[in-house]
Amino acid sequence: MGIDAPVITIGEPGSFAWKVFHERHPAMIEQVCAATPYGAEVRSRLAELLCETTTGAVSPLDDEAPDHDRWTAWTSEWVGERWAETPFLWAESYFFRKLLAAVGYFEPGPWCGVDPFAPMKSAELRSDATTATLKAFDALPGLAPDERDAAVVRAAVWGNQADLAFQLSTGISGAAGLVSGGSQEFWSLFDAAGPVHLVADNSAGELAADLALIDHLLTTGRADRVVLHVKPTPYYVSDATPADVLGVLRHLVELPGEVSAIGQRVWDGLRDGLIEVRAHPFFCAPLDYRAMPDDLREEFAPAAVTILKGDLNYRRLVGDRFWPATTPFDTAVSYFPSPVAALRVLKSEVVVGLDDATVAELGEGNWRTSGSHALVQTARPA
Ligand SMILES: O=P(O)(O)OC[C@@]1(O)O[C@H](CO)[C@@H](O)[C@@H]1O
Repeated sequence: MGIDAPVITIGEPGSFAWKVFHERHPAMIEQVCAATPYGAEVRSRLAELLCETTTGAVSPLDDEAPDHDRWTAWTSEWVGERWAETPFLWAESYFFRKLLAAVGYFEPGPWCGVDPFAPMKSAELRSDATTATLKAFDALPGLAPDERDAAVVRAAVWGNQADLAFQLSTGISGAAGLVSGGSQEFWSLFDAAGPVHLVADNSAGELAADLALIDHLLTTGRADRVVLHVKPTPYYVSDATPADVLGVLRHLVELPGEVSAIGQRVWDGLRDGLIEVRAHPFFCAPLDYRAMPDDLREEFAPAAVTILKGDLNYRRLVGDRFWPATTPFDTAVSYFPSPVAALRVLKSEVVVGLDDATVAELGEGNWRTSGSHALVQTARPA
């Protein structure tokens, strides 16, 4: 595939990406300041960050965090340029890295290592909606094997609707349906047991559904080992970190019913080395997966399947560009070193792999960004 579709940038007033910076980020910063009693200095750094990213030029990092040099390499190309000219994927990721520095996450002091999004993730985990979703897992043991296969995939796909950054400006629309693929396509990718990698997205209900999928992969023998990849530091509000994996697991095992059994099996899987949690720095990189470093490529290469969850992973997988929606998915991901499955609710303008009839039926509405549609897409290495 020639990489010639236009890159999505944040400068076009009224565009989805522009609104993320001009509407979603101000609301998020207000929420962050309401959730933790940050003092005047932090609040003023956050205000400066908003001002810079909506009206100014890209400034370099001025912290001494352990990831400083890595980020300097990832950002040198854009420092000094106007934010409005920068690619959406790059800009949004750098915004979150700068937000962490602004709240004192990396410096000695009271806020060192304090996740500014933890209160939101915790509220989401304990919300009525998540509680109801987790209760629904009680039906799993009574289902026939194929229904159970379909149910865990459905939960993992639609769990991605619960994305806190997204809810800030959009709210959740109903689940209108899949625009591509489904449970059968997903399971057809698993022909022989082997290591399965799951690249997680959001914490709370989505991560609980992902843990249920991991449990199902192991208990049905589709996977002989699972590697769960999460973000090394807080990111995009609700993205899961290692601390969130532990928090969600502890929550699950304390609940009644099937989720407790799932939580306990995952707990045991972690203790016995059947499940491993990793947090490679590249999962917070402002780059797409074509640029993945060799060590990560070597980790994915022997995977029976790599499952990528969510909208951001999808943008990074296919490239954050205005692709024609009918661009074949397997062409877009032909560089990926293992069989790959994307499970994602559509929450940004990027989409590939649709057929002409679906594109015609969906028409011109806001189906790409409203969170009402989802997809399951799979491909094997070329
Ligand atoms: O990866 P996720 O959690 O599914 O979605 C991340 C997201 O909310 O962030 C971006 C805008 O903030 C959008 O691309 C997308 O909707």
